[in-house]
Amino acid sequence: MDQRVIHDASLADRAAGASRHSGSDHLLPTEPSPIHAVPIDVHVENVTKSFDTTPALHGIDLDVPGGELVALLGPSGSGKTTLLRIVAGLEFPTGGRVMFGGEDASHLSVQERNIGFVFQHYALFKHMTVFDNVAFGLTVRPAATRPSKKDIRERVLKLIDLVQLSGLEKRYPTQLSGGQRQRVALARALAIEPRVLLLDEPFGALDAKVRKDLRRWLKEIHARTGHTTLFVTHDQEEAMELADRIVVMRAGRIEQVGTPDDIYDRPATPFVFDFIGESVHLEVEIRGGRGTLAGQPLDLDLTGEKDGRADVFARPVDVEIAAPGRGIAARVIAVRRTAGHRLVEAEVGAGHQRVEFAVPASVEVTAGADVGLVLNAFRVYPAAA
Ligand SMILES: Nc1ncnc2c1ncn2[C@@H]1O[C@H](COP(=O)(O)OP(=O)(O)OP(=O)(O)O)[C@@H](O)[C@H]1O
Repeated sequence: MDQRVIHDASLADRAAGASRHSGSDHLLPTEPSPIHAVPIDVHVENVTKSFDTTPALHGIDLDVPGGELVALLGPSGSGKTTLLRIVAGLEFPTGGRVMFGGEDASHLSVQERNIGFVFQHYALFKHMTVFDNVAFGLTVRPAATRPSKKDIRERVLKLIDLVQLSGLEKRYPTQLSGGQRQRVALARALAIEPRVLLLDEPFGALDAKVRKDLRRWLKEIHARTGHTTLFVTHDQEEAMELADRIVVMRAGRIEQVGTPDDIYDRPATPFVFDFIGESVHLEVEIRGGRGTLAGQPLDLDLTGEKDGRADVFARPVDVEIAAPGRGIAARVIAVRRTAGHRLVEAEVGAGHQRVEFAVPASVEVTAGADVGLVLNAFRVYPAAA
């Protein structure tokens, strides 16, 4: 199956059904559909996937309430794309099921699921104008469910306006910038009135500035259209800025699901702490609420923490440099200036561990100095046995 084909089978039935049952402003299939979606819940239940003997997903459970924008975030190979493709119907799970709005969709084809896709390298049809690219999914419908030419035109122009490309309808993809092409790709995905929108690193190939603009723009579009949206990224900033909720994946498993605040402020595991932002990490030994680091006593209140080996994590912003004798004894190894900060590299535990963190440029610190590191906020994770 060519992933670039837009799938819209059975949409008309649903659109007509929604119109009959709800009496809402959902229009009949021969009329242009509204830009705003009827959001549906997506429920992934105990999904496993193996490629030959290689496991890629291990028992994934995930609920995406209708209308939410959810980011699948994780390092390369963690299973994000595989999970997205299983939701799409481009890949079938080895075990478990995918539910769309209470209906078991596991055995539905891509067409029957009615998904809107945007991929990183979404090849628009090069020989078609922007207008024809966006219209494509509607024009290839069977005659019985195809809107009239006038209605298609109206909807396509509305979508082109939504993605802020009005005036460029007659251009060909080669006459557009990368960011504009991805906006056409999104309009094209939305044209078929998809039940769910799936985006796989849609801005991955674009430069940093364009990415940033498109993020903000996508968030606005989502607020206006309200599609249940799953978004794959390995960029934590992108996930934080865009998503209602973030699913952090690692090696085919979900480490944590939560709002950007949950994920950043209350990371459930050391992996999430480390992956989601800068971190200072100390390996410590705890006995009776007191810690040691490489055998040296640690000036850190660990009251109530379990005895044994543990990982202490802090955000660099919560690390303060103090005079020696306060906090954790450290020796500064190197100091590098960045635009707004100084990056400090220091050794702790008599040279056994290294940490790196940024302090405001106004803090005066030099290589070779003995200092104390005060952790104003930190989290403790018992080390895995
Ligand atoms: N068609 C395939 N055949 C064999 N193995 C596959 C296939 N697709 C994915 N895998 C394997 O499944 C695992 C998960 O891959 P997946 O592409 O889902 O990860 P990802 O998190 O999306 O990574 P990336 O960010 O690099 O795209 C990897 O180990 C990968 O090698």
